[in-house]
Amino acid sequence: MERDALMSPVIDAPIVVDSEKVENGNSPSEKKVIVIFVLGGPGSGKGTQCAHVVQHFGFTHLSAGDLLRAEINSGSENGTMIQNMIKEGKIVPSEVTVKLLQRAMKESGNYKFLIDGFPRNEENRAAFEQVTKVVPEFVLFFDCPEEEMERRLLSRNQGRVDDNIETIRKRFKVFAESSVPVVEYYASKGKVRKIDAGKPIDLVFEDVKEIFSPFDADVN
Ligand SMILES: Nc1ncnc2c1ncn2[C@@H]1O[C@H](COP(=O)(O)OP(=O)(O)OP(=O)(O)O)[C@@H](O)[C@H]1O
Ligand SMILES: Nc1ccn([C@H]2C[C@H](O)[C@@H](COP(=O)(O)O)O2)c(=O)n1
Repeated sequence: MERDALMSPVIDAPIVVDSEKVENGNSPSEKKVIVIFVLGGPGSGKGTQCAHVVQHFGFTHLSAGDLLRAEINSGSENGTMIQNMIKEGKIVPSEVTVKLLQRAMKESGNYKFLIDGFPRNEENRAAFEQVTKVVPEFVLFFDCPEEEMERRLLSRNQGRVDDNIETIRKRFKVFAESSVPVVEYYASKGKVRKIDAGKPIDLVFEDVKEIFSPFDADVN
């Protein structure tokens, strides 16, 4: 994507949830939009834990990867480009991903979002902020050893085109080179909540639950 494309909003209209403008700031008639970015290496358990958070805390889970796969399956004009990039473990241009996220946020009718697998690089981060004007509450970061992530991905068995050893190695490289700097950016702002994701699912969720406890009374 050309650098200039980031200088103008990817989408002109502000995010609307329940026909109201969505910004981090709120007026008496608006609910403050709460966005939590969920990051971690491929196979670290982001999707698994997000499903639990949805059940317990009333968030809407938006997986950037799932939205991109749905876009491929919808027969969209971008489908082939997205499919090729996913097969290569590359990151799809932010213009596409932010648009899908913004539409899903509008359609959800909710105001609390777990945005999973995003922002994957600096371009994702800057585009989301520029378009939505939403700043995340925090980043939930799943820290998991690479050997464990590789084991999990190779036995995931969901027919994903990128769950093969060749693409997995590329995804690990892209994660280290492009996504870790985003985690570091938010860490420098004191916004990262790091989880030891190498443990069994229920033990990981014990730690996740503690982080979400401030939202306990806020189930919609
Ligand atoms: N704590 C865990 N221990 C063992 N297996 C797990 C754990 N968490 C998730 N898994 C399994 O590992 C696989 C990958 O998990 P999941 O899809 O949640 O990861 P992810 O981080 O969302 O991956 P991706 O970024 O590739 O979408 C799944 O088969 C899931 O059931
Ligand atoms: N922000 C994103 C998120 C995902 N993708 C592409 C590239 C990933 O390898 C693939 C699968 O994502 P996952 O389901 O593992 O989160 O989707 C992207 O380009 N940009």
